[in-house]
Amino acid sequence: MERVDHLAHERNKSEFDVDAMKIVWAGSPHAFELSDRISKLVASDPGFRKDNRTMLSRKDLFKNTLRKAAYAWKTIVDLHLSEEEAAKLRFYVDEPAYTDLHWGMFVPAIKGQGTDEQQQKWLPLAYKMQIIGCYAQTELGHGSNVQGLETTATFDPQTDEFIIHSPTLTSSKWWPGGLGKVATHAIAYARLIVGGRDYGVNGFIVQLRSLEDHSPLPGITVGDIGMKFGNGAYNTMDNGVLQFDHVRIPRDQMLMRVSQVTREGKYKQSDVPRQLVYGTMVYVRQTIVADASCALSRAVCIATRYSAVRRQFGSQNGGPETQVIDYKTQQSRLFPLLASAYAFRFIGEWLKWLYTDVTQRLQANDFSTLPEAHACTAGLKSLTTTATADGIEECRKLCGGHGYLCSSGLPELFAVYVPACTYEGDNTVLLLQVARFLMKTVSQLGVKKPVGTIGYMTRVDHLMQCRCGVQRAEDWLNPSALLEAFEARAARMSVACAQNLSNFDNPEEGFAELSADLVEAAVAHCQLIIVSKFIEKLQQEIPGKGVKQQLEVLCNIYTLFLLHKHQGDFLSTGCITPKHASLANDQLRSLYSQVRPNAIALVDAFNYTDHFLGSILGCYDGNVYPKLYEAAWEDPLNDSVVPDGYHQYIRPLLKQQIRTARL
Ligand SMILES: Cc1cc2nc3c(=O)[nH]c(=O)nc-3n(C[C@H](O)[C@H](O)[C@H](O)COP(=O)(O)OP(=O)(O)OC[C@H]3O[C@@H](n4cnc5c(N)ncnc54)[C@H](O)[C@@H]3O)c2cc1C
Repeated sequence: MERVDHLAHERNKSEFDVDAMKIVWAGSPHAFELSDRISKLVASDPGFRKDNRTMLSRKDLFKNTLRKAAYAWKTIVDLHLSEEEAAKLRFYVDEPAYTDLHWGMFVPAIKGQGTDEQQQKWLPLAYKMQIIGCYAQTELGHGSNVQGLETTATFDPQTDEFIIHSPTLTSSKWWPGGLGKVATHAIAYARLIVGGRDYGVNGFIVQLRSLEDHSPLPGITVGDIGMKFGNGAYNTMDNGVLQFDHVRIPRDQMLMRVSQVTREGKYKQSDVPRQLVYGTMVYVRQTIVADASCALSRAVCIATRYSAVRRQFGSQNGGPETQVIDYKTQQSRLFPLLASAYAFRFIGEWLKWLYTDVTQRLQANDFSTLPEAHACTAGLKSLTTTATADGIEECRKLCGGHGYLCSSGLPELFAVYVPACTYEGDNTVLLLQVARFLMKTVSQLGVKKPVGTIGYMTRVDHLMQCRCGVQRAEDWLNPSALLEAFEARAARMSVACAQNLSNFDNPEEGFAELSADLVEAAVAHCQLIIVSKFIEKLQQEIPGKGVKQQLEVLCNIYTLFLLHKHQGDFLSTGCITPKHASLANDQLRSLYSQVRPNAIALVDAFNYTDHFLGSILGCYDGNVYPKLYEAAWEDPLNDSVVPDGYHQYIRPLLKQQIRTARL
């Protein structure tokens, strides 16, 4: 049967080269070819068919995940996929699984914190999946406060071993993904005790389960922590609990790149500074920011396509009703999210560059940019994941009632995504770290030159006084005007916090008291980073008819939307006047009209297969209603006309009603 494209008229309206935009979104022609090929491979292979996960019991759900992960591994081996292709395949299989932690945390931790010998020993085993690893840092009693971890690793010089022990209930490891049922090994974080002295928290490679029969090794108590938010969703993952009862491991299983314990029981700090672990953090957080752009773009793709399909009100002379995407309210909620998806994509791309830069500097023993890189990645992780979680929920509402159906794909996307605001650092705790960095920068102005993303502070005197020069709405399209407004806001908020802090005799007391304001200053700084990197991206040559123009529109929407949303900050710091705010809003409205004809093409540029989107509302051809109708009949409740339980629970009630009502 010929496939009818119900969104063809929308696609015909677009004013730019969609294929060229696909390459910009992917990052390069190579990245596009890779994503396109692997996503189609996954979509066309019945082995990767998406199950209706919300309908499965926890056990079946988990078993299915094991099957799919094994099938993915078999495909990778059979097709001799490269490391890059394998990572893409796992990405498009799109199911939270133990492999995420094995590849995403266990392997990078060994690479970042292991010595050369440790890497040579453990990485080949991990690469071939002869061992399966997890990352066991968080405990029942402590997550954010890593220095508060209680698990101990005590060196025994007699046997040249560490004794790993959980001294209390609250020291039980709690949350690590893959730990509950699958992992054979963990990188466990524990307090290093040598000669009775506590040297703080360090990582250790600990075997948990037998490689023969998978049973827990002596001294190991391990299991799953139970059902999590939402049916299906993240419940494919075996987040686990783990207790150690005096478990012995050889000394060389302490990750020793940064600090070592010698055979004689001497603790040694290596030449490599402690900040080296920041390199791994930058890597992991960069992948989280990339995931944010992916999750948000999926939700936006669904909401945009459905908004073009859905019609409500406004029929004239018996004609069709208005497409909901034409309502200004819909546009003012949807298009900033579309612009954010692109903004996060580009900031993710820039973070990839930053990681390479940091790695090269570390290799050359240059640690000067590390604090800035650490603050920047912490803040961007926080900002992008919060905006994405909120954005997915907004997309659900933008789809009206049908957005609440699991077949819209949005409830599951939200449930899977939302813990990103918590794992790899609670978002508020991360912003407080950024705020500390900002306060330190302000206190050292004139002594130490701010670099990189905080470089704007070198012009703090100007930024404290500058006046916005915007006179007409179009003036807000000038990147310099936008940048200066965001820089002035960020600088003024940081300086105000620093001044307020100086009123406290005890700086820590002051920091605690002002923490809510400090978080807002950190948000202003991080938003400036995203805005400035988007503007920088547009200063490059971007091929393809109309592509750059569309990206300029999106960049302006992203920036002016933030200005509108946070106009309280901009006004109270005196960076703009109410007149400027009103002109910015006028300009924003006009930009929405420019996006409208291109909206469908802009989400097509994400190049997501229907398989990956997993949403009837977001399907490429817009044929939503027949698909929704068909899907309803696949629900297990509809497998019989009279439901199970009818004779037990409904019939007796009805009988009673019939008797009393004398029907
Ligand atoms: C789905 C999921 C997967 C995970 N996977 C792993 C894993 O594989 N390995 C692993 O080790 N861990 C994992 N975790 C644990 C995760 O890293 C922690 O939950 C996270 O670091 C937050 O710590 P917490 O739970 O202790 O939160 P808490 O720190 O207890 O946060 C509770 C509240 O207190 C606030 N708060 C805390 N400290 C401060 C402060 N100083 N100032 C102001 N407010 C504060 C927070 O903002 C938050 O609102 C996972 C968690 C989830 C949800």
